[in-house]
Amino acid sequence: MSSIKIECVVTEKYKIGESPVWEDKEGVLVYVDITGQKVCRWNPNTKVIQTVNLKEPVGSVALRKSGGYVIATGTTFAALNWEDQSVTTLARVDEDKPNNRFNDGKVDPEGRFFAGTMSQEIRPAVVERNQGSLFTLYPDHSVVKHFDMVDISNGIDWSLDHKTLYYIDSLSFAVDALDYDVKTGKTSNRRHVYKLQQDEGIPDGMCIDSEGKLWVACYNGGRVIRVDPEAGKVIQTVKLPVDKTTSCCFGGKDYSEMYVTSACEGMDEELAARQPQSGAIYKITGLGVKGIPPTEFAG
Ligand SMILES: O=C(O)[C@H](O)[C@@H](O)[C@H](O)[C@H](O)CO
Ligand SMILES: [Zn+2]
Repeated sequence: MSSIKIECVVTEKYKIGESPVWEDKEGVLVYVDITGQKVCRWNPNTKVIQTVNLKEPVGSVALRKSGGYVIATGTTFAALNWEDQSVTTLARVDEDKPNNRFNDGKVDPEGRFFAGTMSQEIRPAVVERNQGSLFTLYPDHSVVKHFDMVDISNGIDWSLDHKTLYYIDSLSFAVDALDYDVKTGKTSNRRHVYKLQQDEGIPDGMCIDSEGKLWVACYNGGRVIRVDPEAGKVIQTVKLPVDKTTSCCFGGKDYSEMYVTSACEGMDEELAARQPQSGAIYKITGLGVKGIPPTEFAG
């Protein structure tokens, strides 16, 4: 544990850096700047950042088997063609809620894209409550709503046996589990598995490691925590130099490195002066645990 190293690798100041995903084929980290309305790719070898600017906020990005990416932007599930930067709508949600937008998302083990919505933030972590829902985009581009009454739909991942979906609604300050039927993509039996302590901040993005433990980025907590979902306990805390840590994923060689995104939107001047690297992306090495490769959207 003493060999943990934290480096600021992308020094850009994203408004809300989020949804990091490692694309092994290209050797790049793909991520979004939600309110900056961008999808970006960073190559750790060349240090080059490529950016596609969008017309609406973009909550999440995921890999797509047929090439390019699938994104959750505004209230639209869309395909992003990286070569010509074109965006093609696949499906729409929350059409009765003009103030909503998509937030975090991830592809399930069978290639379905899950993403949730929220009401646009009045300021960080302040929203009209209960406006969000969790949705799935199936490979045939049909959409299913799992549940509503969500405040800020956030981190998602699946247990290694694919029988459990882990889910975060940030303002519940908890990590939830749901029974998952990987054959149909249906969820049931939602319950809390971990309730955050006050100093841990607000649970945001999340990923699972190859030992079945959850890594949760804590917004306003300046840390990632490793949660044992069976024991309902935090088993490791890694603090970062910025408070507004938003999400995390494993990547790099054999998925042995962790990437952590952060935000700078809505910071007061005092915090902005004290943590000028807010909005940057960090790399953590020496954790002694690996991640698992992300699944590609099958549609
Ligand atoms: O990135 C997200 O998930 C939200 O869009 C952000 O605005 C913050 O992270 C959130 O307020 C903290 O829960
Ligand atoms: Zn988030």
